[in-house]
Amino acid sequence: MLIETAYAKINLALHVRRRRADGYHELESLFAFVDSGDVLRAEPRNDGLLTLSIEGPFAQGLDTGPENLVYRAARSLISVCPERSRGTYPRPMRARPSTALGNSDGLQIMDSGQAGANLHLTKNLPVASGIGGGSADAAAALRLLNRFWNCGLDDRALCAIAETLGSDIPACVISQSLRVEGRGEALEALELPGLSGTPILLANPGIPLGTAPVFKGWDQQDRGPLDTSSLEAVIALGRNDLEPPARALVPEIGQVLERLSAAHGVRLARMSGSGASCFALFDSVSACQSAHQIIAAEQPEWWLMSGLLR
Ligand SMILES: C[C@@](CO)(OP(=O)(O)O)[C@H](O)COP(=O)(O)OP(=O)(O)OC[C@H]1O[C@@H](n2ccc(N)nc2=O)[C@H](O)[C@@H]1O
Ligand SMILES: Nc1ncnc2c1ncn2[C@@H]1O[C@H](COP(=O)(O)OP(=O)(O)O)[C@@H](O)[C@H]1O
Repeated sequence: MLIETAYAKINLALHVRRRRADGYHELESLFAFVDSGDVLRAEPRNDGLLTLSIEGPFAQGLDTGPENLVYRAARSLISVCPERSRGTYPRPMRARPSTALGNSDGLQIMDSGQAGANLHLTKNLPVASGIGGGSADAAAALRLLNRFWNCGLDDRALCAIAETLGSDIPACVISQSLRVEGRGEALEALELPGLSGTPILLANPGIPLGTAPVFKGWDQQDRGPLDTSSLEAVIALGRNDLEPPARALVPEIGQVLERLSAAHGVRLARMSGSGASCFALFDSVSACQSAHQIIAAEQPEWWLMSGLLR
């Protein structure tokens, strides 16, 4: 059995520069990744079939059908690495019961061949929350199945597949701090001194927020480029330009930011991606853990997760 973590993604800063003719937006962002997230496991099967089961705190309501990003990633990999699947895809799909717990209808998406897999996703990250859970799952599926089926693709090839699946997925393939431009496909590894190992607390008010409506609410004002010359510059001069339109849709984001900002030992509190998740960077692990405990007691309905930046 092989295991991959689908690391939670954070936009330490997110500058939206312009709306393109194709409807996507040109971004400048510093991506960082937390050392935990969803977990994807693959077990071998020799009949060429692929199944997906989902369990964990956010499994409920998440479709295990063909549109799940894990399946979409698997299908894209199979099309580039057909010798491993030895099946013909697409084929009519039929529901197939799985024995895993939780939201667990597997689907057969490949015909007979040598290399199938039973995939099990433990969904720890809230869905549609600005920390790229679905994107991280797709990226983890690409990394995992590339190893599992011995496809031999390098990061560049995996990123090329990822780009066709979603804007954030190439960055999630790498899952190390990156300066990201374009709509998400232009990646530059960027290890800012002081960033890796930083204690972080993520907080979400428990309200899902889709990405498209938040971009739609952006006021189209270019507020200038992102200075990633140092962590201090990103903290002092960086922004999340999607915060105002996200707050217009989910006013509770203001409460989350206010609470995180007021915690002892916070260096930066900001919204991630299109929200509604926010994060706080701390001076020390103990300050981060104590904020986690205190806020959990105050706001039992909020989702909280603490960790270290990779
Ligand atoms: C805002 C960001 C910041 O990292 O993260 P999330 O909030 O999703 O985590 C990303 O740009 C989101 O990337 P991702 O969630 O992969 O978006 P996609 O599936 O490609 O696109 C969903 C929709 O968002 C809008 N979109 C996305 C990316 C982009 N650069 N410009 C856009 O306008 C488009 O309306 C698109 O139809
Ligand atoms: N494995 C998956 N996990 C989460 N969302 C998924 C998955 N597969 C497909 N989706 C869909 O992708 C959308 C975006 O999910 P997600 O990546 O969690 O959002 P965000 O990028 O805002 O954090 C959701 O609306 C969900 O329906």
